[in-house]
Amino acid sequence: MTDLQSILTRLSDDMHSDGDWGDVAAYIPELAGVDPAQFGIAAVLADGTTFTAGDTDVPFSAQSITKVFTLAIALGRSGDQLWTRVGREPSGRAFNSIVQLEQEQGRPRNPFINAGAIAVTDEILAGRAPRDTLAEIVQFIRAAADDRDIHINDAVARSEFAHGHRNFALAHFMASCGNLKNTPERTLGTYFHHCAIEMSVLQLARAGLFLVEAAEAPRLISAGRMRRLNALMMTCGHYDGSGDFAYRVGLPAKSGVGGGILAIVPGRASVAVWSPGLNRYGNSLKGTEAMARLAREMDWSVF
Ligand SMILES: NC(=O)CC[C@H](N)C(=O)O
Repeated sequence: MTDLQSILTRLSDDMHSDGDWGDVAAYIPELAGVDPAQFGIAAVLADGTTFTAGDTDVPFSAQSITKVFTLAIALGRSGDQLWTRVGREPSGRAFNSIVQLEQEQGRPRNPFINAGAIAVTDEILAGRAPRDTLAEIVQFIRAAADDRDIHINDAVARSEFAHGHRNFALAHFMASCGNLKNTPERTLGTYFHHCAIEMSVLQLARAGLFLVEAAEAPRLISAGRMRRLNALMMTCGHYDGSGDFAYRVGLPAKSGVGGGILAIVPGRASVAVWSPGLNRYGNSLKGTEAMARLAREMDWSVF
């Protein structure tokens, strides 16, 4: 496995020497100032052996990657009942698209587009205080990563709350269709806060181990649920770029507009990459490129 270390080091060197970093997500003002010229990657094998390269200790905004953890919690609490509120099909549209939600009467296509993730957050929030719900989400991620030093960046959450007009539009539309149990403010306040959880690539790769089905990996959910979460990551984890990511990388993965990507190599490893500049789908430009090269060089694919 020294191979893996030399591949990661070479990838990081190549990424740092190429000048096209993409654009950071400016629609969340607090993220607009992040320097795009950063790249880090971490791979954790099922037995915990860790390999890293680049900017591996810098905490970044996990954003939509947290939707994997909230979905795991929601399925644990509500089981298949959740699917009455959210679908399981790729959307073929931008992560924050409004038009499809109206066409489909307020039932979001899948749990990883914004509307679907807002419904998932609303589901785990029902009957509880936002503070308790957020504590459970942070606790779940800390347990998965075996690391207590994982926190919410309150300034990022507040910045998104103040400017999240599209997400408010989605939440209000779902409310008008009877698909929201809490007020839009309460659900979105919780959603923006869990999106604002920060992790380094090393912490994120460790947190992803709960999705690697292997005897040595930590067990937080059943094997059946792991497979289903992986299936959804493969089909919906990169929004309207999911097909392209599956074609180029061939691994279940979830992206976030903070520039992170978490990818799972079933039975073998959890890999996290971070570079804040995004491509036209809102997924990390260099992160996607690095994952494609890593998967090719390691011969990692589910196909
Ligand atoms: N793709 C993302 O990471 C989007 C998450 C972000 N909090 C939003 O709702 O817009």
